[in-house]
Amino acid sequence: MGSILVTGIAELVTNDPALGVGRLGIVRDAAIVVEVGAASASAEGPGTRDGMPDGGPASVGRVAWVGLIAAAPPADRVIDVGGRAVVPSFVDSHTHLAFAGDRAPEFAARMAGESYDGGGIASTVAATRGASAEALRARLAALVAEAHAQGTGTIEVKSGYGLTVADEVRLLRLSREVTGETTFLGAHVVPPEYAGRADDYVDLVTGAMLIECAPHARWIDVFCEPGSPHAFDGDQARAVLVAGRRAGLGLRLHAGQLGPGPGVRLGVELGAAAVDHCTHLTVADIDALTGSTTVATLLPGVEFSTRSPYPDARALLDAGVRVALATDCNPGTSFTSSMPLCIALAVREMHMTPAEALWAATAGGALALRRDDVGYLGVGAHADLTVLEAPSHEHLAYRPGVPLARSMALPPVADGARRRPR
Ligand SMILES: N=CN[C@@H](CCC(=O)O)C(=O)O
Ligand SMILES: [Zn+2]
Repeated sequence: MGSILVTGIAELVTNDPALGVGRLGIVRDAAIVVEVGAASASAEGPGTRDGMPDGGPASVGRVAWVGLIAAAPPADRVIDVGGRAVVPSFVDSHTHLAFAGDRAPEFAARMAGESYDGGGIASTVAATRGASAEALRARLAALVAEAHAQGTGTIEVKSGYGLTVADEVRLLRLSREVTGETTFLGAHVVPPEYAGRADDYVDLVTGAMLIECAPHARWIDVFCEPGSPHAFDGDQARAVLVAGRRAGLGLRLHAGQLGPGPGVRLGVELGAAAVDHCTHLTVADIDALTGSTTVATLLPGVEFSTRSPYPDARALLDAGVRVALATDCNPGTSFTSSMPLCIALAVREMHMTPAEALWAATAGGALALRRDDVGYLGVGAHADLTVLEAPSHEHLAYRPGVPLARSMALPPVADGARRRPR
């Protein structure tokens, strides 16, 4: 083991109120010490931690000390970030990165007035089924690297563009190569070969497909949207989630994307880790979420790219609901891997404060994945540091579209003479 002292931090967001000011636990003129393994420290692009896929592309190492520069202990190596802000790396708890092709013409048609109902998913399913494993792996790796370059340290990846037993297993196996946070989404839409036989397809998803997919997944998800001709109603969603739970998977849902429905309350009732989208919420939905352990994950890239009304984040936050932000990176409704964009949209369009939005994109995402080792920078946390080309976190929303955030690559360190900060 060796240690790295990161110094020159104008503003350190720890997300630990015991370490600093406010809910973000802000420490100004801060330093942080990271303990890293001698051979394993640097991680650019897709990678693993300690040889095992963990939450995605982040660095290895653990936070060992946090405090004021003036009180910093010696370390084997010193990195001075020169007056920049450092925040916990983003936790992107909702993506669909395992796919082939794109749907740019569908996006252009929407911008010209067409609406989204999930029907375009079938074209991505066809492209994905026809793609080689090498092509899918390369696309997945490129998207994970793209996210990592913009400050994402932990990433969830769903299947859902295969929709046969073999294709779903293939997507989950490939996703497992880049993250441990994999989600079985066989119940994304009813595939064309099951048109008019949705219940038969649910039998497949909850039967043979689940048996084959569960070993490669941590979570199960379902697109619960009774108003869509392509997705699943409340009874079908319940069947999928109950079967997934029985197979040992954690639960999450796509709910309330296109209209109000039973998904949010179903998720709370079944103890889902997260209900995602929440674009259309009823008072009963918010009441159910309040005081529950289910996180409401908001995906403003979807509203941006489908020109839809944004979710009522203020109603959720003011009711005390735990809120996460994620990209939902996918070729249909949100082809962005940028958590900073989602933060900027949340602040500008959903009336979240910059602090609320950053918390939701880090600690909120960790809660949505039921992780207690990422999304904060206290002692013992993974050393997933994101450096901002700015002196404070407010700049993430204040300077939209500017590439301010980058994941910090920690160099390998051999144990040696301890050095004092310069
Ligand atoms: N709504 C369901 N699934 C994705 C969209 C998938 C697609 O359109 O390809 C979503 O989260 O928005
Ligand atoms: Zn999604």
